[in-house]
Amino acid sequence: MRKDCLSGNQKRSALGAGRILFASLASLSFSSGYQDSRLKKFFSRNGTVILGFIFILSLIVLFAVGLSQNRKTSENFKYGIVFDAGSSHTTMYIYKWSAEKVNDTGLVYEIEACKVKGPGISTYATKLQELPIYLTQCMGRAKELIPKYKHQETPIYLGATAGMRLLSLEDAKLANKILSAVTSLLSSYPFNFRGARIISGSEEGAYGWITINYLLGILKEKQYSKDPSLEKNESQETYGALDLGGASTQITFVPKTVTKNTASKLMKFRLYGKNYSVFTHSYLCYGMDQALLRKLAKDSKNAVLEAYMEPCFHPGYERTVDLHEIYNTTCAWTFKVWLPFNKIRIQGSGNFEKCLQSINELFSISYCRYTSCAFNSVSRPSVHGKFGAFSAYYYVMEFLNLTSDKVSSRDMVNEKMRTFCSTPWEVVNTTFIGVKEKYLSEYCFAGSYILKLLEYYNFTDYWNHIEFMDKINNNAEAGWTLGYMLNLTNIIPAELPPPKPFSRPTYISLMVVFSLVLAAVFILGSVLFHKSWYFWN
Ligand SMILES: O=c1[nH]cnc2c1ncn2[C@@H]1O[C@H](COP(=O)(O)OP(=O)(O)O)[C@@H](O)[C@H]1O
Ligand SMILES: [Ca+2]
Repeated sequence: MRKDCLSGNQKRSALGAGRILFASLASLSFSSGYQDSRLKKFFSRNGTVILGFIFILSLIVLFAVGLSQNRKTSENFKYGIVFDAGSSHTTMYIYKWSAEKVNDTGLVYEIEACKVKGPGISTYATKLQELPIYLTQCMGRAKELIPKYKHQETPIYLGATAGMRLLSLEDAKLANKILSAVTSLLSSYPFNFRGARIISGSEEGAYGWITINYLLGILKEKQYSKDPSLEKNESQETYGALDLGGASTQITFVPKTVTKNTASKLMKFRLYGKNYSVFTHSYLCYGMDQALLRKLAKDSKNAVLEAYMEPCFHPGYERTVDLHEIYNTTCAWTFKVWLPFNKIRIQGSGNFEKCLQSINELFSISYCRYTSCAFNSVSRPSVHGKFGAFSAYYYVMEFLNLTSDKVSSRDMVNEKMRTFCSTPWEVVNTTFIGVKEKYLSEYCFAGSYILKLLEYYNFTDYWNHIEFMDKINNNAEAGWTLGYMLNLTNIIPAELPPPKPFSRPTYISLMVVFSLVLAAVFILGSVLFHKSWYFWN
């Protein structure tokens, strides 16, 4: 702990040293006496003054070092707010970083993740008047957590993802109306509102990639990291990033080789003085919720007497849905058929193998005009190295106990999924009390869907390559928002940091060195003085 002034011990030792020195000087001056020769006179008159001067100078230096060491080092923090307006829900993240910047990129970490109550922002098109209530609780939290004198300089960004991308495709005017309403609302707060926009799928992928590599300590050796074992090793490869949302999914990584087909899909970043070329692709309609809607739309044509058996739901589970609800999304319109009823009753059969087969039909692999495609004729370099998978990848695989550290073979994964999917709904529902019914009833589908998605990406043994991540190093959640913030900190003005005071070891070493110099000067001076005294006498 640093203090505001020299400690008692430091003061006592400085005073003690001073007394001894003055006593020695006095005795020197006394022993020199009043001699006749000029040099003798010079030394007898000035020797004390010279040594006294050196002594006082050294004391000043010591005190100056002490003061610089003990100066108050309250850091100047900055804050930033990013709203992640996802298709299923909105979360407000508050980030905090020291004004000190390294190579143009600030050191940012998360201090709050406020979940906005209610569905995704795209559902507010017909109820814009409800938006103030929607955002008020989290904005109140921001006002509470960020010191008042920092409000005006704190930027707020809102990034909307696939839900708004879909709405914008369906009705761009409506999407703009929502963004305008959000803009005027957020501008009315005392923060520095910097824009509400729909971010592209590529941005979503690339910023997610930045986030995880930043948090893992791969982008910058000296960046904030509590775990010294994570300190950067020059040759450490970056992690690829896999994000799974409700309406879209992204894959992002640094490719080993770049072909002319994939070159256009590269995003370039300069971070901590280094350039990165990152391949990224976002699959709209391949998020979990839209994939399920597409699957239900595809299979509802098999309905007999307004009902059909769904292998991806547990036996005994039943759900009645409006056909309008399934068919009325841009993602599912290709499966639209005419049916003589408005509602459909979906009954679970809990058959994992059939569920996988049915999910297969959501991926189109029949046509690829490039040398390599994952699915839907998207040219893509081959995956390699480690990947971090987050958002719904994490929620689902963690729930199913299928994260990389819990499985080691395909058979193990299949066995776990087969058992889980075939468990009667009544048992599932009474075993996992407190889990939201929507999530619980869909984990069989979600797990099967993730396994298929990873297979189409060519992760045949995902447990050897993919780490499922939530909060990394207890520092911040994996997701696109921190990367967005990191990138935007380049335009947030930051003062130059005050010069760093000495570290404690440096301070102690300096004290020792100066004391030694002082003692040496003193001894040397007295030796010289005595020599000259004897010489002249
Ligand atoms: O606790 C959970 N368990 C399972 N799924 C979850 C949980 N929390 C969120 N999800 C799912 O994660 C996904 C998050 O998607 P998001 O709203 O970010 O959409 P987007 O990124 O496609 O715009 C949604 O499908 C949501 O249902
Ligand atoms: Ca998301």
